[in-house]
Amino acid sequence: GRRLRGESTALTLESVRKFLTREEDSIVFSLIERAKYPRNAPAYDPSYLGSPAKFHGLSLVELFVRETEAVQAKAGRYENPVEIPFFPRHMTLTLAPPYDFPNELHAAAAAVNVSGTIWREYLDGWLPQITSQGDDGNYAPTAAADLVCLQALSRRIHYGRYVAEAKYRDAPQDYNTAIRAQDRDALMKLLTFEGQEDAVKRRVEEKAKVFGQDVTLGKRADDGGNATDYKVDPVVVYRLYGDWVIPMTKMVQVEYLLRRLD
Ligand SMILES: O=C(O)C(=O)C[C@]1(C(=O)O)C=C[C@@H](O)C=C1
Repeated sequence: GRRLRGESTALTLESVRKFLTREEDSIVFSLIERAKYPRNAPAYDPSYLGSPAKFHGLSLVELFVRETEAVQAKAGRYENPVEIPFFPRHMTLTLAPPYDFPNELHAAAAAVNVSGTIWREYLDGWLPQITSQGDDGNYAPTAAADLVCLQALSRRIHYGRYVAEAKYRDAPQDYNTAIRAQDRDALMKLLTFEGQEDAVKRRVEEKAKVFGQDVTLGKRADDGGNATDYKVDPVVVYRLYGDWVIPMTKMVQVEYLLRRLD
């Protein structure tokens, strides 16, 4: 059903998992779009833009993300607490009239932020696995594609705050002891569902196959094939989730819960 303005959504494990599942589509699509371009190393090299004094030693991607976020902030994107910018210090005030977004997070815990880690590990660790070697000069579309990837990954990972809130509301007494003891390991155990993680990993691998195949008329859509037949390697997407996206989402949940009684 459609939510009315300001009406609180019922934050349940089912509703937060539905959100995470939909975000999988955005993440897989964004990776496919980025993989359209080769690595394009100059976009990440601060010396590409020349004089450090002129652009404060920024790479093209940093400049692109910073300036685009400023425009999106003006248009109101970051008024919704689901969205977190990578360059908050460069935000100007929004020009859009206010909208009463539901505020379901516990105030003291809502500020959990791992944007710096997401930025670094996406660019240095995952990007080389998603793209082919090479340079085709399309640096601005490359930066634009990176921004969409980064935003989708950040939204998904930081949604761990909502997942943690839903779990806490479900069973506060189970979590309170671990929170009072500030026991990270116990919290990690409480919030982990291994079967669910396995299902998520297998589903994103499948989505990479379904979304990333060439569609040919008169042929069965999925007749096997190997990694090179797909626009982004489904095995890399499986590992991206298993080795990084899920662990980061869990880290956000732990950090959120540690502050849940503040
Ligand atoms: O679905 C959950 O319960 C979540 O906390 C999300 C998630 C994930 O990142 O996909 C993280 C931890 C759980 O072990 C399972 C899945």
